[in-house]
Formats: sequence, C-alpha cells, structure tokens
Amino acid sequence: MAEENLRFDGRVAVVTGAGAGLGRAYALLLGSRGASVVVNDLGGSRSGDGKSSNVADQVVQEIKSKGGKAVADYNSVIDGEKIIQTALENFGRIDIVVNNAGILRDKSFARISDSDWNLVHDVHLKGAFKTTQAAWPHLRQQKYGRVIFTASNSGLYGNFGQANYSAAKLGLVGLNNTLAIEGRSSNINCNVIVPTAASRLTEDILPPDLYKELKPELIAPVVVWLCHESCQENGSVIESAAGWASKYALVRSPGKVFRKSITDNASPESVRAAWPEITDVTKRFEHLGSIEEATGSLLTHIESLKSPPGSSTNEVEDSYTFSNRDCILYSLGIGVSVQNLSNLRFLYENHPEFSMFPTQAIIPGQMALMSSSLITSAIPGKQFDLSQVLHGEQYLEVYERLPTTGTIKNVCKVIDVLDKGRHAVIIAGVDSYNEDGVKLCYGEMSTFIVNGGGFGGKRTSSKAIEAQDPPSRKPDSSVEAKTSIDQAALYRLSGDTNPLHIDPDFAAIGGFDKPILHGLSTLGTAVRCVLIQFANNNPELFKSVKARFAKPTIPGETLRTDMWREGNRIHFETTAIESNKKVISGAFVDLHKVDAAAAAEQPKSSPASTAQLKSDVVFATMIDRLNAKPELTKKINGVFLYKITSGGQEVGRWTTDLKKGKIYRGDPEKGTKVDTTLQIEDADMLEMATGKLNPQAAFMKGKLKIQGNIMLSQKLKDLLAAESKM
Ligand SMILES: CCCCCCC[C@@H](O)CC(=O)SCCNC(=O)CCNC(=O)[C@H](O)C(C)(C)COP(=O)(O)OP(=O)(O)OC[C@H]1O[C@@H](n2cnc3c(N)ncnc32)[C@H](O)[C@@H]1OP(=O)(O)O
Repeated sequence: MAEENLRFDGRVAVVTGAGAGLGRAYALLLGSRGASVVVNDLGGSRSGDGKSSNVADQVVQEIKSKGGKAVADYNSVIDGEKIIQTALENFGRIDIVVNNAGILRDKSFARISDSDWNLVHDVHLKGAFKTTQAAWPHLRQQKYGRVIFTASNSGLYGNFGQANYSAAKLGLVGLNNTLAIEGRSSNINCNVIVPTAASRLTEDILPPDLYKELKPELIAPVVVWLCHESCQENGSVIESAAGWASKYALVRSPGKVFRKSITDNASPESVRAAWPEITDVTKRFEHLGSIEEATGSLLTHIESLKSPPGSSTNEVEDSYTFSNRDCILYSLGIGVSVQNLSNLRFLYENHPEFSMFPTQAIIPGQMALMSSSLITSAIPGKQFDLSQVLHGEQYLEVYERLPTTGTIKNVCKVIDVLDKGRHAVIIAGVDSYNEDGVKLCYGEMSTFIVNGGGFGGKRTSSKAIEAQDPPSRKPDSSVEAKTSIDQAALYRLSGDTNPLHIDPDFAAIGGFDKPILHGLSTLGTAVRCVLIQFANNNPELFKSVKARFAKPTIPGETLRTDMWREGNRIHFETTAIESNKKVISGAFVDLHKVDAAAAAEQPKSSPASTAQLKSDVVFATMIDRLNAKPELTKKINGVFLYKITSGGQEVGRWTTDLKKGKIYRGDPEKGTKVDTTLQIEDADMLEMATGKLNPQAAFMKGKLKIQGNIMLSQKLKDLLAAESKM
C-alpha cells in the first residue's frame, strides 16, 4: 500500500503540545513511521496554568513501547530554542516542527484583560515564532524542512468570546504565508492545519454528538503527510476533520474601478455608486496566488484607467530602440532573400540605400501594445490570455523616411472595442515618432479575442480603417513565395515572442494543430511581392497598407499573392497554396506612385533569382525608354516568354530562363533562333538597379554585352539606333 511507503526513518520531529489530543496523535503516528520524536508538553491546564511532566512522559512511553524513538521535553514554547536544543542533543538534528501547543482564555471582548490577550498570543503566535525560528537555521543549512502551524476556524470565521484566540490563530496564517516564501529556496515547506478535533480545547465547546466523531487520529494522517519529504505542498491552509480534508483559498470578488480615468479623483459618492459591484460575490471569485499577482492586478486597473475604452485622451507611451541588425533580422523574418540583388538594400547595412522594410514600422507600436495592458484590459470585467488572442487586421501609414537605427516613441490608445457575439475585436491605434518628435507613421492593430465577446458592446466601428475587397476581374499579377519551415522561429526574434508561433503545446491550447506563423510575417511576405511588382522594390514608394488576417499560415507553406492595380492602389489577397486557404483578404497597398518600370503592368515571375533581376532591370529600363509594353505570353517551368509592343506594334520577343540563368531575345515558340544572351557583371547590375548606371550607357560602354545574333524587329532596331545617337 502507498501509505506503508511514507516513512520518516532518520528524520527528527518536534511536536509541541504533544501530551494529549492532536499533538499526541501526531507524535504517535510520526513515531510509528520511524521518526525520532521530541514530545514537548509543559503539562499545564488548558488555560495555561500549572505544569507537569506526566503527559509528555506517557506519550514517549507509548512511542517507545511500539519500538519507536522519542524523548520528552517540558519547556514552554516561549522558550522554543530549548525545545529545539532537546532535539539536537538527543538526536543530532531537526527536520520537522509541528507547532501545535495552544491554550484558551475565552472572554467576551469587553472583558479580555491584558494578560488574557498576552498569554494567548505568547503561546500560539510567539511560541510558534520562537520554536520555528530556533529550528530555521538548521533547516536552511540542510536544505530540508517541514513546518506546520495550527490555526483554527475561530480565526478564519471569528467565534464569540475568542477575540484573543482568533487574532492569534489568523496571525499564524500570515506567519506561514511569509515563511513559505522565505523557505522555498531551501526546500522548507510550511503549511497550516485547521483542525476540528475532540480535544481539551473543544470538549465543552462542540456538541457532544459531533465531539465523539472528531477523533484526533483522523487528522493526524493529514499533518503527517504534510510533514513527509515527498509532499510538495507549501504555503497552504488545510482544514481537516473526521477523515476529510480541504484546502483553503482566500478569494475576492472581481471588484470595480470607481473612477473614470487616471486623472479623476475618488469620492465617497463614487464608492457608494459602485458598492453593489464591489461587494458582489455571487458571480465570480478570483484567487490570487501571490502578492505579485495582487500587485499585477492593481496595475491592470491603473492601466485601464489610463486608457478607458473609447477614450482618445488617455494613452500609453513606450519607446523602442533598434539598430541595423534589427532591420536585417526583420527582413529575413519576412523572407527577404539575397537571391534578389535589389533586396540587398534591406539586408546589407553598407548598401548605399540601406533601408527599413516598410512594414517593420508596425513593430515598435505592436511591442508597445503587447507590453502594456491596454488591450488585455480593454473589455470591462473581462480578462483574457495570449492563447485567446489572434492578430485580426493591420493598417500602417508611413509619413517620413524610416530610420534604420535609433529610438522610436510610440503613443498607443484603444480606438474601439467591438462585440462580435462570441468573440471580440479590440482596435488600437499607435502614433510613432522619431527622436526629434517627428511623426513617422501611424499603425492600427485589430486584435481578435476568441470567446471574448458577449459583453453587450457595439458590433462595428466607424473609426477604424476598413479592409476593401479587390476588383472582381482576374488578378493583374500573381507572385508565389515559399515560407520557410523556420519562418516563425526567425520572425519571433523581431520581438513578438508569443508562444503560439513556436510552442506546439501552447498552439494546441489555442486550438491549432501546430504553431502558426505571425500574421505580420505573412503580411510582410505579401507586401514584398507588391513592392517588387509595382514599386521596383523601392521602399520610398510605399505609403500605406491594410490587411485582414483571414486564416492562419503554417510555416513552410507557399503563399501566392494576387494583385490588382487601380491607379496607385494595389489591391491584394494572399492564399496558402498547400491548404488552398485565403490567409490575407481585403488588403491593399497604396504607393506614392507606381514605379515607371512597373507601370508597364507586366505580370512577372517570382522575383527569386539574379537572372530574373537582370531581366527585370535591363528589360524594364530599356522598355520604359522605348515606351514599349511587355506582355507575358507563357510561363513553362521557370521559362518566361514576353511579347513586347510599342505603339500597338510588336517590336520584339524576350525570354527569361531562370534555370539556366540566361536572358534571351527571341521566342522559341515562334521558331526564332534563341541564340542571344545578355551578360553583365553583378556590380554593374547593382549600379543599374540603384539607378546609377543607365542600361543604354552600359550597353554602349560594353558593360552590357549581347552575345550572338540579335533578333530584333526593324522597328526596335530603329528605336535603339535613335537612342544610341542621343
Ligand atoms: C496584447 C496582445 C496583442 C496581440 C497581438 C497579436 C500577437 C500575434 O503574435 C498573434 C498572431 O500573429 S496570430 C496569427 C495571425 N492571425 C491569424 O492567423 C488569424 C487568422 N484568422 C482567422 O483564423 C479567422 O479570421 C478568425 C478565427 C479570426 C475569425 O474567424 P471566425 O470565427 O470564423 O469569424 P467569422 O465568423 O468569419 O466572423 C465573426 C466576426 O468577426 C469578424 N472577423 C472575422 N475575422 C476577423 C479578423 N481577422 N479581424 C477582425 N475581425 C474579424 C467578422 O467580420 C465577423 O464580424 P461581423 O459579423 O460583424 O461581420
């Protein structure tokens, strides 16, 4: 049986007040389980008068008669160090202290004398203090100890005529709370027993029928278990009687903040108005496990006062310091790759146009929001944790060139709180400023709170920037980008360490089969496709973005971003190809202007390779200058065929073979001979990509070489000839 395994061989226990009742039962049980027991009892009456060695000796005899080890001690607990000394002298150590000794001096409050008060406090509170404190250095040194304090229902609930006793008993709970914290690192567990037993103290207090059922022997196993080294309970209050036990917890009502904002004063009238809610213990209780939790909850209330829902005047401020390294890390987190040379501006700090990728400007605001309780305390009376939180929507508008290093100050506020029935959506706005106080950007983050709704709020917002459906025609352009299986592991290094994206157990709590990708990593991936397609990868053309996260992306999935151009607005939607689920919906990027090269509106292939970049830059620049339009006619296995027209006439064909890394003039399908290759050094390519070298000039200087026969139409030849004369 499991009980037979609970042995105390080699352990030394002190039990105070062990001459009778509960103490005797503890001492006998501990002795029978192999502990060496110091049976302490002064032998006084229940009111603390008199002295006799008889009772302790009898218990010692009982233990010894059953083969156990015990020694009697007749000291008062007020001389606790003498009791511990008895243990050390007789058994060489001390492991367990059961503070059980107690007396009664019952009087109605008006009649309690100083000595009634002092004596009760001396025995219960000071006695426990002295005995435990004498043992404490030994317990700490050996990194092991078990301490029991004895409280009473009289302390927990009050009892007529026991004001002195009640105060002392609840004082022991406070003592235990702190010793549990101080002893924790030394493996000293401290707990309180609240026994209801038939004893000298209760014989004429409890009804006779109940009294005979309340055998101390039925409580002793609970105390003995709490004293065992395998019991990890610490800092608890355990009630026990008649073979039953239960753990106490102090609980409180959810409470009520009774002022409107942090600048409001409190008044007795506002307390009166809130009193029914402050004192309502019928709906829900909170149990706080530590003083830190209590302080944390207070801070939450204070934060919510700083920013009550819907308030635009109350704000939370935070700052975010970052460096080049953070910019590069963010770019890698959204899949920016050196495979495309024009990406070096996001990945290489010595690049002449080293830039922050525009969507990174969301991060400082997001970090400010996540480190404040603005969102988690936005719904009055509701609390939620990270496992319920999904990124719902995001808006960002950039006003100034974004820095690549420095400190950004963020001012955050809740704009709206929406009740979606079962769920809730909290919309927060963040203004971000540089060190000179210049406003760099505005971010708007919608947080979707699963099961957070039903609080009776409004359903829609008139203040938030809305997502927009794309045109109903087929997309003008589509680009595929494969995310890495480690995408979330990389992206989280930019600050959002929400375990939902890395920890399978946490993801399971949120109802996901596996960790999901950060919404902002998916968004960054989509926006880089838009920038390459329509802004020649130039971050300065970026103005704003809005997106709704419609379904989660799983790291490793391939994302297809479909794009529609309407003036300077590029609508886009992103689909995870493997699951065939739309992960971003209703999204758009507004550009300051669409890049001239991209104005040709050519659908392009994945911007993955250097060859493609060469093709894009050389091709687009020449075509732009010739006022020609390319049209993708076919895409087979990484080979892209273009028809180029100018003034409505076909002026040539262009083929890009990503596998061979070559760019051809001509079209194999048209029977033209594909024997022409464009060659250019990467350094010159970079110059062209950054606009420092004109492709025509490069061609003329021999830096851009065309090998083989050039298959150009007469019209294109004429145009090129005219160009070269300029
Ligand atoms: C302090 C903490 C800050 C935390 C910041 C974020 C930290 C990050 O680490 C978290 C993340 O990055 S999570 C990853 C990115 N996000 C996601 O993957 C969510 C994907 N979306 C979904 O799964 C569903 O849309 C889902 C589940 C969101 C909703 O799906 P359904 O339950 O099926 O909803 P539906 O029935 O379609 O609609 C109900 C109402 O809600 C509105 N709604 C739906 N999707 C929304 C969304 N994404 N954002 C905002 N509102 C949304 C609907 O319009 C509908 O409202 P109404 O009835 O009024 O039209």
